Amino acid sequence: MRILIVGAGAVGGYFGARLAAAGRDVTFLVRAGRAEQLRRTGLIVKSPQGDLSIQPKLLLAAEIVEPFDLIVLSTKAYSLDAAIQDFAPAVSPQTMILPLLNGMRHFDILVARFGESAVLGGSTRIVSDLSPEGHVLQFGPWHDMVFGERDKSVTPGIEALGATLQGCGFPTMLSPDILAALWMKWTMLSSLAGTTCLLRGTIGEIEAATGGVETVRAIIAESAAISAANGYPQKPDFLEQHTARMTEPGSALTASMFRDLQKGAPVEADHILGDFLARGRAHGVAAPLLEAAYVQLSIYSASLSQK
Ligand SMILES: NC(=O)C1=CN([C@@H]2O[C@H](COP(=O)(O)OP(=O)(O)OC[C@H]3O[C@@H](n4cnc5c(N)ncnc54)[C@H](OP(=O)(O)O)[C@@H]3O)[C@@H](O)[C@H]2O)C=CC1
Ligand SMILES: CC(C)(CO)C(=O)C(=O)O
Repeated sequence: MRILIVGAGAVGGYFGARLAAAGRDVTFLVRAGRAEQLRRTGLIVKSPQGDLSIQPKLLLAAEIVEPFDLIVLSTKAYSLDAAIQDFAPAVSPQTMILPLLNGMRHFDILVARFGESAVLGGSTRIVSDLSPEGHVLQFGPWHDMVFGERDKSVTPGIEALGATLQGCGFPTMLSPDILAALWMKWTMLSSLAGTTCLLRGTIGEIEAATGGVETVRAIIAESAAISAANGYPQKPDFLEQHTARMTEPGSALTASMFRDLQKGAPVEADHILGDFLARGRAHGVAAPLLEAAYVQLSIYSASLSQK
C-alpha cells in the first residue's frame, strides 16, 4: 500500500515515522520550509515508546505524478482547503482518504470534493508537539489510531488498511462504529480544550485551584449533553474515566489547542469548539462554559489576524 502522509507535523510526523520505520511505503507531502528542514535533520521522533530517526521520502505538491493508495490527512483544520488543492492530484477512484484531524466538519468538505466512499473515518489519541528544530515530541502513554468506514461496512479496502497499520509499534483498531468513536473523542477533546483554554492551565493546575474541579465537571457535563443530543450518549464508564483524568492531581495534561494558544499560534477553535457548540445549539443544548471558552478563543483568533 503506497501511503501519502499530508503534513509531517506532530501527528503526521509521528505516525508516518513509525509506519516508515516498520517498512511501510510512506511518502510525506510537505511544503518547502518543512522539506528543507527534514532534508537537513531527517525526521526525528522523541517518544517514551521509543525514539526514531528516519530519512523520509518527501514530495512537494508540484511533484505529485501518480495516485497513492492511502492518504493520511494530518494538517490543522485551518490548512485543510489549501491541503486539498495540494493532494488532489494524488487521489484516484481507488484512493482511501483517512483524516486524523480533530472535530467532524472536515468530513463534509472532503466528501463534497472526493465523494462519500473515498473518505474513511479516523481519529488518534496522542499528545505530541513539534520542537523548535522540527523534531516530533510525543508525551505520555497515548499513541493509538482508530479507523473505519463511516457507513460501518467492512470493505476489502478497510481490511487491507487494518493489515497495513498492524505491527508498526502503535495500537490500532478497526472500529465497528467509527462515528461513535469520533463523537467520543470529540466529547473528550472539547471538554479538555475548553477547560484548559478557558482556565489557562494544565489539568493539575486547574485541579489545585479553588473551584477548578467543579468547573471541570460542569464542562464535561455540557460536552456529554451535546454529544447525547446528537444521538451519541456517552457511556457512564467513559465519563467516569474521563472525569478522573480531567481532575487528576498534578497532571501535566493539556489539549493541543491550549499548547497552540500558549505559543501564540493559530487555533482550531471554529472547527473543534465552534462546530461542536453549533451542533448542541441545533438541539437546544445550553453550554455556557464551553461558549465562554469559544468566545475567548474567537477574540484571540481575531487579534492574531490583525497582526
Ligand atoms: N498534536 C496533538 O497532540 C494532536 C493533534 N490532533 C489533531 O491532528 C491534526 C494535526 O495536528 P498537529 O499534527 O498537532 O499539527 P501540526 O501543526 O504539528 O502539523 C500540521 C502540519 O501540516 C502541515 N501542512 C499544512 N498545510 C500543508 C499542505 N498544504 N501540504 C503539506 N503539509 C501541510 C504543516 O506544515 P508547515 O510546516 O508547512 O506549516 C504542519 O507540519 C489537528 O486537527 C489536531 O487537532 C489530534 C490528536 C492529538
Ligand atoms: C485530547 C487529545 C490530547 C487526545 O489525542 C487531543 O486530541 C488534543 O490535544 O488535540
